[in-house]
Amino acid sequence: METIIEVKELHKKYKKRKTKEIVKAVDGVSFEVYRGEILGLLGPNGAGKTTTIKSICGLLKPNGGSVHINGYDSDKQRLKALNYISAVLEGNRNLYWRLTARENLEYFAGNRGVGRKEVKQKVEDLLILFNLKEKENELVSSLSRGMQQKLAIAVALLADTEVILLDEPTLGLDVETSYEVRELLKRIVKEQGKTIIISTHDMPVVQELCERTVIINNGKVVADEKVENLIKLFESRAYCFTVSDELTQQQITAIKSHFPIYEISDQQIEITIERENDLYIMMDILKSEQTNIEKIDRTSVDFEQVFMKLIKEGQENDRALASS
Ligand SMILES: Nc1ncnc2c1ncn2[C@@H]1O[C@H](COP(=O)(O)OP(=O)(O)OP(=O)(O)O)[C@@H](O)[C@H]1O
Repeated sequence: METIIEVKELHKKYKKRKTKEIVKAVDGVSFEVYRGEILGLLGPNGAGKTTTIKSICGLLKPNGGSVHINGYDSDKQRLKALNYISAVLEGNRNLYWRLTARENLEYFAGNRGVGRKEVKQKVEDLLILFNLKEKENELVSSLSRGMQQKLAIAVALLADTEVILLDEPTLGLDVETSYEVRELLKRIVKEQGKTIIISTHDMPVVQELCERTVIINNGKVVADEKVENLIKLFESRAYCFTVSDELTQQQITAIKSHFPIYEISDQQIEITIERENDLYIMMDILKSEQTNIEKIDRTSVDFEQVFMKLIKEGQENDRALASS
């Protein structure tokens, strides 16, 4: 695996305008992106994803750390480094609303140095690839949100950069268009060998599209792993106890204090264990009030649950560190 982007010990602080409070938006984030992969950059609201993405594409200057793109330092060799990247940022579609879809593509192609002769063919290819041919002469302002999003991605492809950064590419899209965008992204990676970084809250997108994910919480990386491995890891740790009696308050308190990750509903208790011994601790808690255990199952998990659990674990670790 060849590294195309290396983010090392990135730090970015903001000063809140009103309160003058310092916010550590990104607090020592490091990860690598490999050539030809789709990497998911995830985290809850305010985790630091947009700040990370903006630092990678040169829109923000970090307070510390570095970003290397294909070996070029994005600060000291800015132009060379940024040559490898195009970005579609959330809420900023980089489009001219009073121009048509085709005019936007032609304008940006010229702007990004595509030769005159090539422009026609390139624009034509993208209109077909993105299923926008029928709408080529419509003003962007009259296109649906999904079509605008597709056009914004098409514009990002014009410069033919190796890396494309997409901030929330499926946000607000209907099911069908979201599916179309996902399929397109897969095709672009497969056929054009692009590297894509997606920042998203859309977990099915991650499960389906991303091979690997970097999860950020409170400005720190809490997981950097293949999606498939994370699901397997949590599946091997997730148990569901079915009991025939209602739990007492003491038992619930004991479960909460022993297991950072738990879910109690009716007569089912789901826990994630760290060590084999945790299973016996759980059985002891149940036996302490003669609760009858009907069965113990391994439970299957989807990526959404994995994500929630990782965030919860990260918060537990932060609390433990703060109180030690
Ligand atoms: N310009 C700014 N001034 C002050 N604080 C900021 C600024 N931009 C971001 N922040 C704060 O930095 C933290 C990280 O923000 P960031 O936008 O990077 O998170 P995010 O993970 O992209 O969140 P979301 O998913 O909600 O877009 C948050 O606490 C946010 O309030």
